[in-house]
Amino acid sequence: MTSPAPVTEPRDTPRLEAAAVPALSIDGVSHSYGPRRALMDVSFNVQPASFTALLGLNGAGKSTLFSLITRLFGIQSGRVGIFGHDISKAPGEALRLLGVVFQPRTLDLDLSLTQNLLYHAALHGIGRREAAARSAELLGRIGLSERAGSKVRDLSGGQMRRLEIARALLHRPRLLLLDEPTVGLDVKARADIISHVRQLVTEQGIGVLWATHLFDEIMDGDDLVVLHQGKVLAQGPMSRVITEASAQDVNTAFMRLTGAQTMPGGGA
Ligand SMILES: Nc1ncnc2c1ncn2[C@@H]1O[C@H](COP(=O)(O)OP(=O)(O)OP(=O)(O)O)[C@@H](O)[C@H]1O
Repeated sequence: MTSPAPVTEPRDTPRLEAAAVPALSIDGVSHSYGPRRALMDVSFNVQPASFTALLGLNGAGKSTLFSLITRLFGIQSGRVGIFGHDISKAPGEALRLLGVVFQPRTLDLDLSLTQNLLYHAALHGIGRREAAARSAELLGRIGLSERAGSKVRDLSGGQMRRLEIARALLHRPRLLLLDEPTVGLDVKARADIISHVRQLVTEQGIGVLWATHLFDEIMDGDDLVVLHQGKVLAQGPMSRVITEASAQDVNTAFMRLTGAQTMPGGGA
């Protein structure tokens, strides 16, 4: 009996090639509001299957950067790419791969959880049957299946955030942006959200950019971008950023890099 021919996996090659393309590339991006310069020559990458924390005080420029990546604002200078697609030249391809959770809540409080998801799916051109299946699956994953028909108004803050994350995943993006998603949540809800998003990275290979001013949301193994007054002061694996700042922890590294005395909102 002849031994079976080795199984070749043609899909391996594109997967490896895809891994070489950053999920997000920010290249020399600057932005001004009239005379006020909000971002100055900002460059960094987010890799697929990585958790990158964008750490900065209020006013650092995090929301401005998110507005540029999501095309709420036009790019004044520099380039933004999502899996190699330039968002100015190929916005359709780029935005198809992007999911976003903005800082302000954007759910319709008077619709049910399912209705919120179906409405969003329709905006992405997902057919009704497929949308219903994906919504049910995502509600299960965030532990809210039993609340599917409830009005969003009756959810807790943490449940609303989980629903917003589910909504951002409906069109199966490969890059997820979250702008300070735990603001205003209690300790348990914060922990749930963080662990859910970290699972998306490890189990589904999603690249995550997580804007925060809270040190305790960053872990060993994360990539870190320190943004201060519109400039990137440091970037790389968290351990390297700490070592290069001659610090013992991320808190001290941040203070040394920025000259800040304290981090508001429980960051320090
Ligand atoms: N619409 C605007 N018009 C003028 N200046 C703005 C506008 N939006 C933001 N800025 C300024 O740009 C800078 C960056 O603000 P941005 O909101 O991006 O920072 P942030 O890091 O997201 O902070 P926060 O978490 O407080 O929103 C700040 O100096 C801010 O005052």
